Amino acid sequence: MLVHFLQQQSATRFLIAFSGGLDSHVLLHLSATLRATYPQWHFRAIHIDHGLQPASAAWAAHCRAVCEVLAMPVVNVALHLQIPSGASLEAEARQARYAAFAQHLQPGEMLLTAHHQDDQAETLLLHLLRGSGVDGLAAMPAVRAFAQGWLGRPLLTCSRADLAAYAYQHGLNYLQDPSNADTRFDRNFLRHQVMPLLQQRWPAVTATFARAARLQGESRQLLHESLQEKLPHYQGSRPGTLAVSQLRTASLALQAALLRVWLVNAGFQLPPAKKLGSVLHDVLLATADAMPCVHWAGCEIRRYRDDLYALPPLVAHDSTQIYGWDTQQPLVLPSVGVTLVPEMLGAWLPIVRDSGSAVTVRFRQGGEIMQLPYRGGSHSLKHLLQEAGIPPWQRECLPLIYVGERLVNIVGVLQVNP
Ligand SMILES: Nc1ncnc2c1ncn2[C@@H]1O[C@H](COP(=O)(O)OP(=O)(O)OP(=O)(O)O)[C@@H](O)[C@H]1O
Repeated sequence: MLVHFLQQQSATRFLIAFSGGLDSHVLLHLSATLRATYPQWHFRAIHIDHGLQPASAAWAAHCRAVCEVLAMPVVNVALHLQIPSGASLEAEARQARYAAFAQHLQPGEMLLTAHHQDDQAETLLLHLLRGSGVDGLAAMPAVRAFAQGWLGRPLLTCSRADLAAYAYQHGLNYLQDPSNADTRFDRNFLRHQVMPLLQQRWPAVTATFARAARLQGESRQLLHESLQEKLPHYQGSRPGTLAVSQLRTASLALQAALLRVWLVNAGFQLPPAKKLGSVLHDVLLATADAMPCVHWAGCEIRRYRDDLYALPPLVAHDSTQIYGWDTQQPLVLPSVGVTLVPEMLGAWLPIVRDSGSAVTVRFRQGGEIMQLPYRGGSHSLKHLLQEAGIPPWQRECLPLIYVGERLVNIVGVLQVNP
Protein backbone atom coordinates (compact mmCIF):
# COMPACT_ATOMS: atom_id res chain seq x y z
CA MET A 1 0.00 0.00 0.00
CA LEU A 2 2.94 2.38 0.51
CA VAL A 3 4.12 1.69 -3.04
CA HIS A 4 0.64 2.38 -4.41
CA PHE A 5 0.44 5.64 -2.46
CA LEU A 6 3.88 6.85 -3.54
CA GLN A 7 3.23 5.98 -7.18
CA GLN A 8 0.27 8.34 -7.19
CA GLN A 9 2.36 11.33 -6.05
CA SER A 10 4.22 13.79 -8.22
CA ALA A 11 6.86 14.18 -5.48
CA THR A 12 9.87 11.86 -5.55
CA ARG A 13 11.54 13.13 -2.36
CA PHE A 14 10.03 12.18 0.98
CA LEU A 15 10.75 13.31 4.53
CA ILE A 16 9.55 10.69 7.03
CA ALA A 17 8.31 12.08 10.35
CA PHE A 18 9.89 9.52 12.66
CA SER A 19 8.88 9.69 16.31
CA GLY A 20 10.36 6.29 17.15
CA GLY A 21 6.89 4.87 17.96
CA LEU A 22 5.36 1.78 16.35
CA ASP A 23 3.61 3.54 13.46
CA SER A 24 6.42 5.72 12.19
CA HIS A 25 8.97 2.94 12.74
CA VAL A 26 6.95 0.74 10.37
CA LEU A 27 6.76 3.60 7.85
CA LEU A 28 10.52 4.16 8.07
CA HIS A 29 11.27 0.45 7.70
CA LEU A 30 8.89 0.00 4.76
CA SER A 31 10.39 3.03 3.00
CA ALA A 32 13.94 1.80 3.56
CA THR A 33 13.10 -1.56 1.99
CA LEU A 34 11.63 0.13 -1.11
CA ARG A 35 14.81 1.93 -2.04
CA ALA A 36 16.44 -0.96 -3.92
CA THR A 37 13.39 -1.53 -6.15
CA TYR A 38 12.45 2.14 -6.62
CA PRO A 39 15.68 4.12 -6.92
CA GLN A 40 13.72 7.14 -8.22
CA TRP A 41 12.41 7.75 -4.71
CA HIS A 42 14.58 9.49 -2.16
CA PHE A 43 13.84 9.21 1.54
CA ARG A 44 15.17 10.95 4.62
CA ALA A 45 13.80 11.11 8.13
CA ILE A 46 13.22 13.82 10.71
CA HIS A 47 12.92 13.35 14.47
CA ILE A 48 11.74 16.09 16.80
CA ASP A 49 12.83 15.98 20.42
CA HIS A 50 10.28 18.13 22.25
CA GLY A 51 12.40 18.01 25.40
CA LEU A 52 9.26 17.56 27.51
CA GLN A 53 9.96 14.10 28.98
CA PRO A 54 13.03 13.09 30.97
CA ALA A 55 13.70 10.25 28.51
CA SER A 56 13.35 12.32 25.34
CA ALA A 57 17.10 12.67 24.68
CA ALA A 58 17.45 8.89 24.96
CA TRP A 59 14.55 8.51 22.49
CA ALA A 60 16.30 10.85 20.07
CA ALA A 61 19.48 8.75 20.38
CA HIS A 62 17.44 5.59 19.75
CA CYS A 63 15.94 7.16 16.60
CA ARG A 64 19.40 8.16 15.35
CA ALA A 65 20.61 4.60 15.90
CA VAL A 66 17.63 3.07 14.04
CA CYS A 67 18.24 5.40 11.09
CA GLU A 68 21.92 4.55 11.07
CA VAL A 69 21.19 0.81 10.87
CA LEU A 70 18.80 1.44 7.97
CA ALA A 71 21.27 3.85 6.33
CA MET A 72 18.53 6.47 6.36
CA PRO A 73 19.69 10.12 6.51
CA VAL A 74 18.02 11.79 9.48
CA VAL A 75 17.54 15.36 10.68
CA ASN A 76 17.42 15.65 14.46
CA VAL A 77 15.72 18.73 15.87
CA ALA A 78 15.83 19.52 19.58
CA LEU A 79 13.16 22.00 20.66
CA HIS A 80 13.36 24.19 23.73
CA LEU A 81 9.71 24.81 24.40
CA GLN A 82 8.47 27.45 26.80
CA ILE A 83 4.88 26.48 27.55
CA PRO A 84 2.90 29.57 28.62
CA SER A 85 0.97 28.95 31.83
CA GLY A 86 -2.55 27.75 31.12
CA ALA A 87 -1.61 26.63 27.58
CA SER A 88 -2.10 23.02 26.47
CA LEU A 89 1.22 21.21 26.49
CA GLU A 90 0.11 18.87 23.71
CA ALA A 91 -1.13 21.70 21.50
CA GLU A 92 2.04 23.76 21.98
CA ALA A 93 4.25 20.73 21.26
CA ARG A 94 2.24 19.91 18.17
CA GLN A 95 2.46 23.46 16.85
CA ALA A 96 6.22 23.58 17.40
CA ARG A 97 6.61 20.14 15.80
CA TYR A 98 4.81 21.17 12.62
CA ALA A 99 6.72 24.47 12.50
CA ALA A 100 9.96 22.43 12.60
CA PHE A 101 8.67 20.07 9.90
CA ALA A 102 7.78 23.08 7.73
CA GLN A 103 11.19 24.61 8.28
CA HIS A 104 13.05 21.48 7.21
CA LEU A 105 10.81 20.41 4.32
CA GLN A 106 12.50 21.23 1.01
CA PRO A 107 10.61 22.68 -1.97
CA GLY A 108 8.65 19.90 -3.71
CA GLU A 109 9.35 17.39 -0.94
CA MET A 110 6.54 15.47 0.78
CA LEU A 111 6.43 15.04 4.54
CA LEU A 112 5.14 11.54 5.38
CA THR A 113 3.47 10.94 8.73
CA ALA A 114 2.40 7.51 9.96
CA HIS A 115 -1.24 8.28 10.80
CA HIS A 116 -3.31 5.14 10.26
CA GLN A 117 -6.94 4.02 10.11
CA ASP A 118 -7.42 3.94 13.89
CA ASP A 119 -6.04 7.50 14.17
CA GLN A 120 -8.48 8.53 11.45
CA ALA A 121 -11.46 6.96 13.27
CA GLU A 122 -10.45 8.70 16.53
CA THR A 123 -10.00 12.02 14.75
CA LEU A 124 -13.47 11.71 13.22
CA LEU A 125 -14.98 11.01 16.65
CA LEU A 126 -13.11 13.90 18.26
CA HIS A 127 -14.46 16.27 15.63
CA LEU A 128 -17.95 14.86 16.04
CA LEU A 129 -17.71 15.49 19.79
CA ARG A 130 -16.71 19.10 19.07
CA GLY A 131 -19.73 19.53 16.80
CA SER A 132 -17.67 20.07 13.66
CA GLY A 133 -19.13 20.31 10.17
CA VAL A 134 -17.90 18.70 6.98
CA ASP A 135 -14.41 20.22 7.30
CA GLY A 136 -13.76 18.56 10.65
CA LEU A 137 -15.58 15.33 9.84
CA ALA A 138 -13.42 14.84 6.77
CA ALA A 139 -10.71 14.31 9.43
CA MET A 140 -7.25 13.87 7.90
CA PRO A 141 -6.80 14.01 4.11
CA ALA A 142 -4.34 11.54 2.58
CA VAL A 143 -2.47 14.42 0.92
CA ARG A 144 -2.53 18.16 1.41
CA ALA A 145 -0.32 21.11 0.57
CA PHE A 146 2.15 21.81 3.37
CA ALA A 147 4.89 24.44 3.62
CA GLN A 148 6.90 24.32 0.37
CA GLY A 149 5.65 20.85 -0.52
CA TRP A 150 3.04 18.42 0.75
CA LEU A 151 2.01 16.38 3.74
CA GLY A 152 1.14 12.78 2.90
CA ARG A 153 -0.36 10.03 5.07
CA PRO A 154 0.28 6.77 3.24
CA LEU A 155 -0.87 4.48 6.06
CA LEU A 156 -4.44 5.78 6.44
CA THR A 157 -5.80 2.55 4.99
CA CYS A 158 -3.85 0.33 7.46
CA SER A 159 -5.13 -0.60 10.88
CA ARG A 160 -2.98 -0.36 14.01
CA ALA A 161 -3.15 -4.18 14.17
CA ASP A 162 -1.67 -4.43 10.63
CA LEU A 163 1.21 -2.20 11.69
CA ALA A 164 1.78 -4.14 14.92
CA ALA A 165 1.89 -7.39 12.91
CA TYR A 166 4.49 -5.89 10.54
CA ALA A 167 6.59 -4.67 13.46
CA TYR A 168 6.46 -8.11 15.08
CA GLN A 169 7.33 -9.88 11.82
CA HIS A 170 10.40 -7.67 11.28
CA GLY A 171 11.45 -7.53 14.93
CA LEU A 172 11.22 -3.75 15.11
CA ASN A 173 12.32 -2.25 18.38
CA TYR A 174 10.05 0.73 18.83
CA LEU A 175 9.44 3.24 21.63
CA GLN A 176 6.33 3.31 23.79
CA ASP A 177 5.34 6.76 24.96
CA PRO A 178 3.84 6.30 28.46
CA SER A 179 1.54 9.30 27.91
CA ASN A 180 -0.33 7.29 25.23
CA ALA A 181 -1.92 5.27 28.03
CA ASP A 182 -3.15 8.32 29.94
CA THR A 183 -6.94 8.35 29.50
CA ARG A 184 -7.18 11.91 30.80
CA PHE A 185 -6.37 12.87 27.21
CA ASP A 186 -9.48 12.71 25.00
CA ARG A 187 -7.85 10.76 22.19
CA ASN A 188 -6.50 8.12 24.59
CA PHE A 189 -9.90 7.84 26.26
CA LEU A 190 -11.51 7.15 22.89
CA ARG A 191 -8.74 4.67 21.99
CA HIS A 192 -8.77 2.69 25.21
CA GLN A 193 -12.36 2.99 26.44
CA VAL A 194 -14.73 3.90 23.65
CA MET A 195 -13.41 2.16 20.52
CA PRO A 196 -13.04 -1.29 22.14
CA LEU A 197 -16.67 -1.10 23.27
CA LEU A 198 -17.86 -0.10 19.80
CA GLN A 199 -15.74 -2.88 18.28
CA GLN A 200 -17.48 -5.48 20.44
CA ARG A 201 -20.75 -4.65 18.77
CA TRP A 202 -19.50 -3.48 15.33
CA PRO A 203 -16.22 -5.29 14.61
CA ALA A 204 -15.53 -3.22 11.47
CA VAL A 205 -16.20 0.12 13.17
CA THR A 206 -12.69 1.52 12.63
CA ALA A 207 -12.75 0.93 8.89
CA THR A 208 -16.35 2.17 8.75
CA PHE A 209 -15.45 5.42 10.50
CA ALA A 210 -12.45 5.88 8.24
CA ARG A 211 -14.74 5.40 5.23
CA ALA A 212 -17.17 7.98 6.62
CA ALA A 213 -14.27 10.42 6.95
CA ARG A 214 -13.19 9.72 3.37
CA LEU A 215 -16.73 10.37 2.08
CA GLN A 216 -16.86 13.61 4.04
CA GLY A 217 -13.51 14.47 2.48
CA GLU A 218 -15.02 14.03 -0.99
CA SER A 219 -17.99 16.22 -0.04
CA ARG A 220 -15.61 18.81 1.35
CA GLN A 221 -13.68 18.87 -1.89
CA LEU A 222 -16.81 19.31 -4.02
CA LEU A 223 -18.02 22.06 -1.73
CA HIS A 224 -14.65 23.76 -1.81
CA GLU A 225 -14.52 23.70 -5.61
CA SER A 226 -17.99 25.11 -5.92
CA LEU A 227 -17.28 27.88 -3.36
CA GLN A 228 -14.06 28.88 -5.14
CA GLU A 229 -16.11 29.30 -8.31
CA LYS A 230 -18.75 31.38 -6.54
CA LEU A 231 -16.40 33.64 -4.58
CA PRO A 232 -15.55 36.09 -7.42
CA HIS A 233 -19.27 37.01 -7.67
CA TYR A 234 -19.06 38.40 -4.14
CA GLN A 235 -15.92 40.48 -4.65
CA GLY A 236 -15.94 43.96 -3.11
CA SER A 237 -14.76 47.23 -4.66
CA ARG A 238 -11.21 46.98 -3.30
CA PRO A 239 -8.74 44.11 -3.74
CA GLY A 240 -9.28 41.23 -1.33
CA THR A 241 -12.61 42.53 -0.01
CA LEU A 242 -16.13 41.08 -0.20
CA ALA A 243 -19.21 43.11 -1.09
CA VAL A 244 -21.55 43.18 1.92
CA SER A 245 -24.68 43.94 -0.13
CA GLN A 246 -23.98 41.00 -2.43
CA LEU A 247 -23.24 38.65 0.49
CA ARG A 248 -26.55 39.58 2.08
CA THR A 249 -28.40 38.19 -0.93
CA ALA A 250 -26.97 34.71 -0.15
CA SER A 251 -28.47 32.24 2.32
CA LEU A 252 -26.93 32.24 5.82
CA ALA A 253 -25.29 28.88 5.16
CA LEU A 254 -23.71 30.18 1.94
CA GLN A 255 -22.56 33.39 3.66
CA ALA A 256 -20.76 31.36 6.33
CA ALA A 257 -19.19 29.02 3.78
CA LEU A 258 -18.03 31.91 1.57
CA LEU A 259 -16.51 33.70 4.55
CA ARG A 260 -14.57 30.56 5.51
CA VAL A 261 -13.16 30.06 2.02
CA TRP A 262 -12.32 33.75 1.70
CA LEU A 263 -10.41 33.65 5.02
CA VAL A 264 -8.55 30.45 4.17
CA ASN A 265 -7.58 31.84 0.74
CA ALA A 266 -6.13 34.90 2.46
CA GLY A 267 -4.13 32.68 4.86
CA PHE A 268 -6.08 33.48 8.04
CA GLN A 269 -6.96 31.05 10.79
CA LEU A 270 -10.66 30.14 10.81
CA PRO A 271 -12.69 31.84 13.57
CA PRO A 272 -14.42 29.95 16.38
CA ALA A 273 -18.13 29.41 15.59
CA LYS A 274 -19.20 32.26 17.89
CA LYS A 275 -16.97 34.77 16.11
CA LEU A 276 -18.22 33.67 12.73
CA GLY A 277 -21.75 34.23 14.06
CA SER A 278 -20.75 37.77 15.08
CA VAL A 279 -19.46 38.48 11.59
CA LEU A 280 -22.72 37.24 10.08
CA HIS A 281 -24.97 39.10 12.48
CA ASP A 282 -23.08 42.13 13.79
CA VAL A 283 -20.93 43.02 10.80
CA LEU A 284 -22.97 42.05 7.75
CA LEU A 285 -26.21 43.36 9.19
CA ALA A 286 -24.76 46.59 10.62
CA THR A 287 -25.98 49.87 9.18
CA ALA A 288 -23.90 51.25 6.33
CA ASP A 289 -22.26 53.95 8.49
CA ALA A 290 -21.31 51.60 11.36
CA MET A 291 -17.71 50.40 11.59
CA PRO A 292 -17.87 47.08 13.44
CA CYS A 293 -14.81 44.94 14.09
CA VAL A 294 -14.66 41.25 15.05
CA HIS A 295 -11.26 39.76 15.87
CA TRP A 296 -9.64 36.44 16.78
CA ALA A 297 -6.11 35.05 16.68
CA GLY A 298 -4.24 36.80 13.86
CA CYS A 299 -7.28 38.28 12.11
CA GLU A 300 -9.63 41.25 12.24
CA ILE A 301 -12.80 41.61 10.21
CA ARG A 302 -13.75 45.19 9.52
CA ARG A 303 -16.28 46.83 7.33
CA TYR A 304 -16.17 50.15 5.54
CA ARG A 305 -19.08 51.21 3.39
CA ASP A 306 -20.01 48.12 1.36
CA ASP A 307 -16.64 46.35 1.64
CA LEU A 308 -15.71 43.63 4.12
CA TYR A 309 -12.02 43.46 5.00
CA ALA A 310 -9.99 40.66 6.62
CA LEU A 311 -6.79 42.09 8.05
CA PRO A 312 -3.93 41.15 10.34
CA PRO A 313 -4.40 42.97 13.68
CA LEU A 314 -3.50 46.63 13.36
CA VAL A 315 -0.27 47.58 15.05
CA ALA A 316 -0.04 50.74 17.10
CA HIS A 317 1.75 53.42 15.12
CA ASP A 318 3.11 56.80 16.16
CA SER A 319 1.59 59.17 13.63
CA THR A 320 3.51 62.19 14.98
CA GLN A 321 6.75 60.88 13.49
CA ILE A 322 8.30 62.98 10.70
CA TYR A 323 10.99 61.50 8.45
CA GLY A 324 13.49 63.59 6.49
CA TRP A 325 14.27 62.06 3.06
CA ASP A 326 17.29 62.86 0.87
CA THR A 327 15.47 61.18 -2.11
CA GLN A 328 18.71 59.46 -3.18
CA GLN A 329 17.82 56.14 -1.53
CA PRO A 330 14.53 54.37 -0.83
CA LEU A 331 13.06 55.33 2.54
CA VAL A 332 11.93 52.47 4.77
CA LEU A 333 9.02 53.22 7.11
CA PRO A 334 9.08 50.25 9.48
CA SER A 335 6.10 51.30 11.60
CA VAL A 336 3.74 51.01 8.62
CA GLY A 337 5.67 48.38 6.65
CA VAL A 338 6.10 50.60 3.57
CA THR A 339 9.19 51.49 1.54
CA LEU A 340 9.14 54.69 -0.49
CA VAL A 341 11.17 54.99 -3.68
CA PRO A 342 12.35 58.30 -5.23
CA GLU A 343 10.14 57.73 -8.34
CA MET A 344 7.13 58.36 -6.10
CA LEU A 345 8.01 62.05 -6.31
CA GLY A 346 7.25 61.98 -10.03
CA ALA A 347 7.93 65.31 -11.75
CA TRP A 348 8.90 66.80 -8.38
CA LEU A 349 12.10 64.76 -8.27
CA PRO A 350 14.29 66.87 -10.62
CA ILE A 351 12.95 70.05 -9.01
CA VAL A 352 13.78 68.79 -5.54
CA ARG A 353 17.22 67.68 -6.61
CA ASP A 354 17.96 71.04 -8.36
CA SER A 355 16.53 73.29 -5.71
CA GLY A 356 17.54 71.25 -2.68
CA SER A 357 14.01 71.63 -1.25
CA ALA A 358 13.44 69.59 1.90
CA VAL A 359 11.40 66.43 1.42
CA THR A 360 9.67 65.01 4.47
CA VAL A 361 7.32 62.14 5.08
CA ARG A 362 4.57 62.63 7.63
CA PHE A 363 1.33 61.02 8.74
CA ARG A 364 -2.11 62.43 9.10
CA GLN A 365 -2.66 64.67 12.10
CA GLY A 366 -5.84 66.39 10.94
CA GLY A 367 -6.30 69.63 9.01
CA GLU A 368 -3.96 68.76 6.09
CA ILE A 369 -4.60 70.38 2.73
CA MET A 370 -3.60 69.29 -0.77
CA GLN A 371 -3.52 71.64 -3.73
CA LEU A 372 -4.99 70.10 -6.84
CA PRO A 373 -4.43 72.63 -9.65
CA TYR A 374 -6.51 70.61 -12.13
CA ARG A 375 -9.50 70.77 -9.78
CA GLY A 376 -8.97 74.35 -8.74
CA GLY A 377 -7.53 75.15 -5.35
CA SER A 378 -7.08 73.30 -2.10
CA HIS A 379 -8.83 70.22 -0.84
CA SER A 380 -8.84 68.81 2.65
CA LEU A 381 -7.02 65.51 3.09
CA LYS A 382 -10.01 64.15 4.98
CA HIS A 383 -12.28 64.84 2.03
CA LEU A 384 -9.84 63.34 -0.48
CA LEU A 385 -9.48 60.14 1.57
CA GLN A 386 -13.24 59.83 1.90
CA GLU A 387 -13.60 60.38 -1.80
CA ALA A 388 -11.03 57.67 -2.53
CA GLY A 389 -12.89 55.27 -0.19
CA ILE A 390 -9.89 54.74 2.10
CA PRO A 391 -11.11 53.04 5.27
CA PRO A 392 -10.58 55.08 8.47
CA TRP A 393 -8.14 52.57 10.03
CA GLN A 394 -5.79 52.96 7.06
CA ARG A 395 -5.84 56.73 7.06
CA GLU A 396 -3.41 57.30 9.95
CA CYS A 397 -0.92 54.89 8.38
CA LEU A 398 -0.73 56.40 4.89
CA PRO A 399 2.62 58.09 4.29
CA LEU A 400 2.24 61.70 3.11
CA ILE A 401 5.15 63.03 1.06
CA TYR A 402 5.83 66.75 1.39
CA VAL A 403 8.08 68.99 -0.68
CA GLY A 404 8.69 71.88 1.65
CA GLU A 405 5.23 72.46 3.13
CA ARG A 406 3.37 71.21 0.08
CA LEU A 407 1.70 67.82 0.18
CA VAL A 408 2.55 66.16 -3.14
CA ASN A 409 1.77 62.48 -2.68
CA ILE A 410 -0.70 60.59 -0.51
CA VAL A 411 1.06 57.30 -1.07
CA GLY A 412 -1.04 54.81 -2.98
CA VAL A 413 -3.96 57.24 -3.25
CA LEU A 414 -3.19 60.49 -5.03
CA GLN A 415 -0.19 62.28 -6.45
CA VAL A 416 0.07 65.81 -7.88
CA ASN A 417 2.59 67.17 -10.30
CA PRO A 418 4.14 70.62 -9.91
N1 LIG B 1 8.51 13.72 17.84
C1 LIG B 1 8.22 13.43 16.57
N2 LIG B 1 9.18 13.47 15.63
C2 LIG B 1 8.88 13.18 14.34
N3 LIG B 1 7.66 12.83 13.93
C3 LIG B 1 6.68 12.76 14.83
C4 LIG B 1 6.89 13.06 16.20
N4 LIG B 1 5.73 12.91 16.86
C5 LIG B 1 4.82 12.54 15.94
N5 LIG B 1 5.37 12.43 14.71
C6 LIG B 1 4.71 12.05 13.44
O1 LIG B 1 3.33 12.36 13.55
C7 LIG B 1 2.54 11.19 13.44
C8 LIG B 1 1.35 11.30 14.38
O2 LIG B 1 1.83 11.33 15.69
P1 LIG B 1 0.88 11.41 16.93
O3 LIG B 1 -0.30 10.52 16.65
O4 LIG B 1 1.68 11.24 18.13
O5 LIG B 1 0.48 12.89 16.85
P2 LIG B 1 -0.91 13.52 17.08
O6 LIG B 1 -0.61 14.78 17.82
O7 LIG B 1 -1.86 12.57 17.67
O8 LIG B 1 -1.31 13.77 15.58
P3 LIG B 1 -1.02 15.08 14.78
O9 LIG B 1 0.47 15.11 14.51
O10 LIG B 1 -1.81 14.94 13.54
O11 LIG B 1 -1.49 16.16 15.67
C9 LIG B 1 3.50 10.07 13.81
O12 LIG B 1 3.08 8.86 13.23
C10 LIG B 1 4.79 10.56 13.23
O13 LIG B 1 4.84 10.31 11.83
